[in-house]
Amino acid sequence: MTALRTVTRAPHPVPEILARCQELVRPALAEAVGRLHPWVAEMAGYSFGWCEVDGTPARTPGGKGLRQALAVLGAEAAGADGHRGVPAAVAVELVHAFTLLHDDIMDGDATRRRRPAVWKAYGTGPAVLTGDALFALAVDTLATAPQGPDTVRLLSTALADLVHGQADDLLFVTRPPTGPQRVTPQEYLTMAEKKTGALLGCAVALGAALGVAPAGTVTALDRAGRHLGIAFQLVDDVLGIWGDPAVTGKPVGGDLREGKKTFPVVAASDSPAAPRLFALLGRPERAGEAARLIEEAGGRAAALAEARTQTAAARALLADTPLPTHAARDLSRLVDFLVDREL
Ligand SMILES: CC(C)=CCC/C(C)=C/CC/C(C)=C/COP(=O)(O)OP(=O)(O)O
Repeated sequence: MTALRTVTRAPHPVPEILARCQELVRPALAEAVGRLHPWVAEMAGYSFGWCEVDGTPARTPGGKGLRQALAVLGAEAAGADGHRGVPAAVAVELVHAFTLLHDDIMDGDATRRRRPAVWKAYGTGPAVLTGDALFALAVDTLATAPQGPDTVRLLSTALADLVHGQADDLLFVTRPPTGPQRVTPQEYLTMAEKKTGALLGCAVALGAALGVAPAGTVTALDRAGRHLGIAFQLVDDVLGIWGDPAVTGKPVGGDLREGKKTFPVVAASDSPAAPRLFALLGRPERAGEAARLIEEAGGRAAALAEARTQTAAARALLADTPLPTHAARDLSRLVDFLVDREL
């Protein structure tokens, strides 16, 4: 990915922030997963990358760990110790893992983070059950944490949004690529806010709520997280078309193959190249050609510009909210990192 690097900035310590939060959260996450049925716990452990299965080695654990970091930083943004955000971090990581398990089945994606998806490794039924178990565990984790009912409500709002966003994402595939019924950029942004933004917003808001932040701060952080989530999804779309599969761990052109209405595709809908482009969607052997046409039609540039607009909105919300300096600084660094990432 080169286009994301047009802004040069000094290296920032986001890997350290992520590692610090992961260290804080990992024991509680492992303890929670250890309470599951042993077979389900094994599949959950595989999904988190904690164990080897059939000779497929364990990978770097737990993906990027952004959601757990947001929850810990949310607690710190409330002026509390990061430990206070741990139940929130565990809950959002569990929900995230659950949604990925089910999403891979819905999308027919056989690979996740450079290894076979759980449904490929264990079968569809066991993968669905593991997702269900992680979901139940997430709710239990929050319900038994301090400030229970309020935090469960924050989570349930995000869960409803996730379902709504995923439904739109699936339905958008069936919409015509051009004409009055086509998916508009605004419809895409609403879908992305719900599918991806809701859980990022929920992560930071939950952490803040557990840190006993004022209601206004919780709401502002939730909104900032949602903008951040939209930006994250936009970058995900770009990486899904032009990213290096060896780095992202996702098959090249997966979204194009599935005929997904990603933002670059939606933004290219009005270009003169659109009819040629749409004839190529859903044809794996023509994915490279489709990517070139989308780029020529400005779809990639439009997605990156929109990602910057969304991160600016997130940063403005952070700047307008009274937060301890170190927490505001770490949250802003995370925002920059999410847009400049390569995986
Ligand atoms: C009850 C409840 C909350 C149900 C969850 C519904 C569900 C499966 C939501 C999936 C959300 C999601 C972020 C998918 C990945 O998006 P993507 O396909 O763009 O990402 P990918 O490229 O990594 O696969």
